[in-house]
Amino acid sequence: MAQSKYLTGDSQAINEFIDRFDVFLFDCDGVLWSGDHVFEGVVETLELLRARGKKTIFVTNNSTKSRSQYLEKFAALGIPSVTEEIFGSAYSSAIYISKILKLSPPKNKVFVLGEAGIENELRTENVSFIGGTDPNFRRDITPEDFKGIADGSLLDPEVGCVLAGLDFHVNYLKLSHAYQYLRRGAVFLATNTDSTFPMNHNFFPGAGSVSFPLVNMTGEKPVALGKPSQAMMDAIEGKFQLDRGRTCMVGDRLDTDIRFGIEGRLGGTLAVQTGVNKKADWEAEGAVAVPAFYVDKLNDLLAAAQ
Ligand SMILES: O=C(O)COP(=O)(O)O
Ligand SMILES: [Mg+2]
Repeated sequence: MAQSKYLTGDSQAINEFIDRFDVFLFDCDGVLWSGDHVFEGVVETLELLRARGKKTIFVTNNSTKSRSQYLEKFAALGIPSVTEEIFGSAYSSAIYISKILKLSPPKNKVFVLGEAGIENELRTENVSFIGGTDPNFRRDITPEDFKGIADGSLLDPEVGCVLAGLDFHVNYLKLSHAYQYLRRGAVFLATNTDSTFPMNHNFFPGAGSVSFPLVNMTGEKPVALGKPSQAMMDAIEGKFQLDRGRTCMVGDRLDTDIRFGIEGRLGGTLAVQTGVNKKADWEAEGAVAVPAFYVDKLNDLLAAAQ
């Protein structure tokens, strides 16, 4: 079984680790913060890497915020960044729909299960959509809804795609609309399929648990545009002209972040234990991915400066 090298407390190993890479792709939830609680020493760690000429790119599966909304969060949490460094699954999905999928009229509208982050990125890419944060969908289903969804009179004939992400207001009405669009042949996409979402040092339903009812009903899995999708890695490589061998993925989830780095043939992966997965998970028989390196928490890298 592949071994993972523990770096915490070993300043020489940490310096050698940092020197192997020019670019660090950072996952956000569970690595930089839990909700709005930034982990200790994250800002200083990013500053240390940048002072050594390393490029830092933030790659998040959380589609509830657009890049500009994330920039506001970074600023509010005291993490210096620029929009260009932020690559979220809402952005990745909007680019995929506008540049790769290229929905053709009259079925070029997207039904969104998700929050404003997806809507804002679709708008930026001039992709029309319905659903999302529309208050008309945040209510109980009525007998008129059952009738109108069943006979199609309440469905939008221009919808050709269902895009599912983390939706804090998912309900029976939205799932009923999304299911009917899929039955009518709409393309099934997901910003990401994370099963759980790390928040306030605990776990909540993730985007994958929002879209799973549709998987269960259709027997079809969505094309996921977040990690570990290599469509996202290819987009990042293209945008930043990465040398994959000199790039490291830093994450807290084996099945998204570490898989993303390994399958993307990056020079290395670093797992932190402040989010979803711990050492026992990648040492378990049949682990989905094994990080090349690991630390207890991101600011353990500050030992490099000692
Ligand atoms: O939104 C999620 O479930 C996880 O987001 P992350 O990729 O920043 O950890
Ligand atoms: Mg994470």
